Amino acid sequence: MTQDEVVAEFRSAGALMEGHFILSSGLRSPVFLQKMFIFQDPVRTERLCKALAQKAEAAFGKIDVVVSPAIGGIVPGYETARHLGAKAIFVEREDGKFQLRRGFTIAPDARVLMVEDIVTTGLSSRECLAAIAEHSSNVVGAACLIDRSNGKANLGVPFISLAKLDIPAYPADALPPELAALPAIKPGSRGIQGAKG
Ligand SMILES: O=P(O)(O)OC[C@H]1O[C@H](OP(=O)(O)OP(=O)(O)O)[C@H](O)[C@@H]1O
Ligand SMILES: O=C(O)c1cc(=O)[nH]c(=O)[nH]1
Ligand SMILES: [Mg+2]
Repeated sequence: MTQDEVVAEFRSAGALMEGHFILSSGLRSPVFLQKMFIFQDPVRTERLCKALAQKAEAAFGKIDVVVSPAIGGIVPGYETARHLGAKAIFVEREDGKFQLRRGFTIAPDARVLMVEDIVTTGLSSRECLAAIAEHSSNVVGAACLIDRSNGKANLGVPFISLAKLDIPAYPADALPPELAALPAIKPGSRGIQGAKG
């Protein structure tokens, strides 16, 4: 799947949104990739995650376990794992910190891939990797659908994506006037009640 095909998939799903968005990192952006408009459609999700699985297998070899950060990572983590023939588990926030809960375990020899939906600063991915490190020292790499840092985010492990985009994001106190003029909305789950962080 080419980068243009990945972007076209987001566009045709209505997932390429314009406005004033508060991102997970606290940065503000005029563009938001509403991945849930992809994940509500199993056919679109399969197309993208099958391509991600193929790219991940080519880069990292056999994968035994996919670990994803909730909430956004759960669906692509599961679907990518399905195409890799791997198990799919996730970390979720407890008192603001990602943890493996629900009795999930990682076998010591399991080859682990971290799968994220969208990467902006890489903060959520690094937090997920830190949670995994408490259970496994065998992370072979990380993968996401769209890296909107255009390759700038450093996850500390080999990292692949289906598409790299350069989408602007600004600190809240340095907004361009046209962005400041729009009401801001925060679509993600970080910091909402029950998922503090
Ligand atoms: O690279 P970053 O700067 O961390 O931004 C990307 C993260 O932001 C979103 O998650 P969010 O915390 O908004 O919650 P969600 O997964 O519930 O959508 C997205 O799912 C990534 O996890
Ligand atoms: O940085 C984020 O929080 C973020 C950006 C984006 O485009 N989509 C998303 O789900 N989260
Ligand atoms: Mg997320």
